[in-house]
Amino acid sequence: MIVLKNVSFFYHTEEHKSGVYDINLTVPSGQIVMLCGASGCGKTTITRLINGLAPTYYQGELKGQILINNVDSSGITLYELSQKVGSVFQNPRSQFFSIDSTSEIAFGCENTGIPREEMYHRIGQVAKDLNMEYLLDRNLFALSGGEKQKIACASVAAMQPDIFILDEPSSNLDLRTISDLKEVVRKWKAQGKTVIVAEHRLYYLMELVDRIIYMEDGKIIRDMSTEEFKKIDEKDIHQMGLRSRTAIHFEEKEHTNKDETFSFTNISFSYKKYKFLDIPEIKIPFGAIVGILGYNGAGKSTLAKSICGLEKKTKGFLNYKGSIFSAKDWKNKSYMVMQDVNHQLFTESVLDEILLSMENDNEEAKQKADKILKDLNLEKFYDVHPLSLSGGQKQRVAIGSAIASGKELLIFDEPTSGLDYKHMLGVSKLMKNLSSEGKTLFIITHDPELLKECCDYLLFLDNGKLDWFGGWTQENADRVNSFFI
Ligand SMILES: Nc1ncnc2c1ncn2[C@@H]1O[C@H](COP(=O)(O)OP(=O)(O)OP(=O)(O)O)[C@@H](O)[C@H]1O
Ligand SMILES: Nc1ncnc2c1ncn2[C@@H]1O[C@H](COP(=O)(O)OP(=O)(O)OP(=O)(O)O)[C@@H](O)[C@H]1O
Repeated sequence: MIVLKNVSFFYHTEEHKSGVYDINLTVPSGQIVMLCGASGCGKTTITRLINGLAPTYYQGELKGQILINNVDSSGITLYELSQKVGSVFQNPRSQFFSIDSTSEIAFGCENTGIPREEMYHRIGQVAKDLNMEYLLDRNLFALSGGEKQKIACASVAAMQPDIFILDEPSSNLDLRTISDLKEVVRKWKAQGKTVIVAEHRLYYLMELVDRIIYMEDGKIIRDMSTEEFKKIDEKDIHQMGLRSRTAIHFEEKEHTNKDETFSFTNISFSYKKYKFLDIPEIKIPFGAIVGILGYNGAGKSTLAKSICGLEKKTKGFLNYKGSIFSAKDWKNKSYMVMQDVNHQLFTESVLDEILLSMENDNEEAKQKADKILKDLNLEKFYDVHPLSLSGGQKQRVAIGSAIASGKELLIFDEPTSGLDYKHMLGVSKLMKNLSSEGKTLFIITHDPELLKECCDYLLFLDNGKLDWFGGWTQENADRVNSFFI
């Protein structure tokens, strides 16, 4: 059982007072609870209070009492707590201790003294449950975002704790893997485990959750049974900042003609000796918003990094407005917002972060930065340190830098993975504005709502190869439907 009694927690930051307030929450053993609410409402903070990372690792002022299985968590060490509570973080990379995937899955078991034979048995079982046997014995640094997320889920599953804390576990996963994850949660439920999931994606767990906690501005606003939650009107769900509770359906769309094209030819890239990316030609209309789709590990991020010059060994040509550029010059044309935005936040304040990607920081640049931050709903964070923001807020800062860069080809790797409905719409609107200004956008996404809102072309990658490219014809809409279901 988990009990939070009159709990308030404020992060120790000089710039802004943030955290959660007056939290009273009792979760009986065996319940599956979903925490939801807009970006920055405090979901992650609640998970950190339960797994003890706040205030042990994330320092701040804690009031009230937290009981885990009737023991006051302030009286036990993080190590003791971690044997009862297993966590998958929003950013899987931040929880890795090992270099290879199998050692990582074994790590928690080894730490709790589980016998070797039992440990190997568990590793085999979770790898099977999550359909990830092919990811065993791999270098963790050479895995895709979704593959890392799978390892993080597997390592917690192997520990078999009483309580599972999952912070947006599905955000980098393809639908096939999400459905594997759902089955794993179903298994935990049958075993009587307690599961707390903070999520923006609601639909995949709807049939498993017992209770839904809705938060706003650091407070619990509603505590509902799943039945009550299902009765809320879809319009109100979006008003609350939440994503759809049902799967999205795609249809044929009339095509806005974007006839003039540019093209990439003979793109190739190898990891070690193995030729991974191999795309003979893609012709892209200027101003297109291209959704890049594919299963976890298909090569989406690799293609994106190649296009923006981050993979130096990429070969190929860009035929752009009458000139031909070889791969080493592509970086002058393109800017990428990475999947893990922590890699590209460098400065001390949100405003500086935006100014950093502009050519100068004169008054005109400042006004432009001001507008970008307002458009992204970040104006109250001007002077805040980017790394002290919530996941979704950081993501928006990085998008702001891309806009500020003024480059013509903009690449976004999962720009809405941690975002609520309202901010997803905000990002979509920005994408459309950028396209109407003549920028061409590539958006790697596992987010069906974003895809439907703003992408007008689709590029499907499979194992490093271009499977298909095109607009929203009936055939392509059907292909996307079968990919997302
Ligand atoms: N390490 C930190 N230091 C200071 N403030 C923080 C830190 N992490 C989060 N916050 C602040 O606490 C508040 C709640 O953030 P939290 O990460 O719990 O939200 P969330 O609901 O999980 O958001 P998201 O859906 O965007 O991940 C936000 O205002 C955020 O800026
Ligand atoms: N540094 C590396 N060395 C070797 N192989 C790598 C490296 N980085 C990625 N890979 C492999 O290349 C393949 C493509 O990875 P990539 O990150 O491009 O996939 P993705 O389509 O973006 O996946 P996701 O949806 O999970 O983010 C994966 O199988 C991955 O394991």
